[in-house]
Amino acid sequence: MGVEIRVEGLRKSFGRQVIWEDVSLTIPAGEISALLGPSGTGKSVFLKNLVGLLRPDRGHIYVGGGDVPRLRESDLYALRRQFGVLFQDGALFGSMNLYDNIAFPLREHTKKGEAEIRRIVLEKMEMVGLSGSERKLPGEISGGMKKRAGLARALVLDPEIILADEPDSGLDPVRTAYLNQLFVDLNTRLGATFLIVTHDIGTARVLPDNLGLLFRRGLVMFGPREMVLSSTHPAVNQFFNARRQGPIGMAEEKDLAEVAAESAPQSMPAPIPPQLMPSDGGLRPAMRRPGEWLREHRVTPPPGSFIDDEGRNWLTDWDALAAQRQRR
Ligand SMILES: Nc1ncnc2c1ncn2[C@@H]1O[C@H](COP(=O)(O)OP(=O)(O)OP(=O)(O)O)[C@@H](O)[C@H]1O
Repeated sequence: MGVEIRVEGLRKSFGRQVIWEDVSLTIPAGEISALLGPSGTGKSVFLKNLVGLLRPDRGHIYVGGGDVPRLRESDLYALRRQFGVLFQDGALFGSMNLYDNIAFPLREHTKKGEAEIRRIVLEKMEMVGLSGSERKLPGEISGGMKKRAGLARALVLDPEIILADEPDSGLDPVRTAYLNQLFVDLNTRLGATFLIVTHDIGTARVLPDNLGLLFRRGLVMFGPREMVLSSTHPAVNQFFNARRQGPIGMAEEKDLAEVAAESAPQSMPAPIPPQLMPSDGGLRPAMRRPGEWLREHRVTPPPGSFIDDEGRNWLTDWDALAAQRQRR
């Protein structure tokens, strides 16, 4: 039911370019986490370190007992089978139809027969809503379908951990909403650990259990969604509320004089929206009670938080809402 990833003191550079100095965080098992940050802060590099495609200068990445940077090539191969990775463009082979693309990891990494492969491929295609598109070539389908095909391929080896690098890039808002719902439903069904890199603030605000921000060669914050979205930390507040005022500038970092000269005072965090729920009407095992982190830490939510589209307040109406969903 999902595997925890524990990162300690990670540093990565390319020549004289330091990407980050000292990244430490624990990505909880079975939960959905999202990692954000301005362009070039090393989000993709971070994912590649997790699966051992890049090696850090120093630090540890503990996954299921092993320390990824210190694994031998053969152990790394076994470790990678625990991961399902969705690359930015879906990384599909253009000359293969969707069926063969999705079957590829099974043919490469297992000794399963074609009947078994067929069962798995059709099951995963059904999960991501691609039934009937088996014979289509990647060039014949939309961007959203490519992402879903890439996701189906990432799922065929039943991974404990799913990494997705900007799965929503280039998608329209409606397709992004469908993809986010798919992540919620897959997490409910599979219980795998999800780490999603995204630039989409809308996604970051409603999808994950945990949020992180990379900036200034480090991890500024990582923790429960409620902690990050209620934070008044200047960079966190600026980024997750998509504001111009704050330390993040066009070329990554503003200088101090520029920040001091800003006329607008720092604003309050925006209301925290309710989290996405599974579409089958049930509850997600990893989901925490709304407002739990805020209450535990005596933080007052920004006004208007946790009100859903139907006008219900999840802080006051949660027991009734949860009971209703549990009865289904
Ligand atoms: N293999 C590599 N060799 C040298 N430099 C690299 C390599 N991979 C990444 N970089 C550099 O590391 C920095 C971070 O890159 P990365 O792609 O991780 O950023 P990112 O945060 O994912 O950006 P974006 O949001 O724009 O996708 C960039 O400056 C990039 O040029």
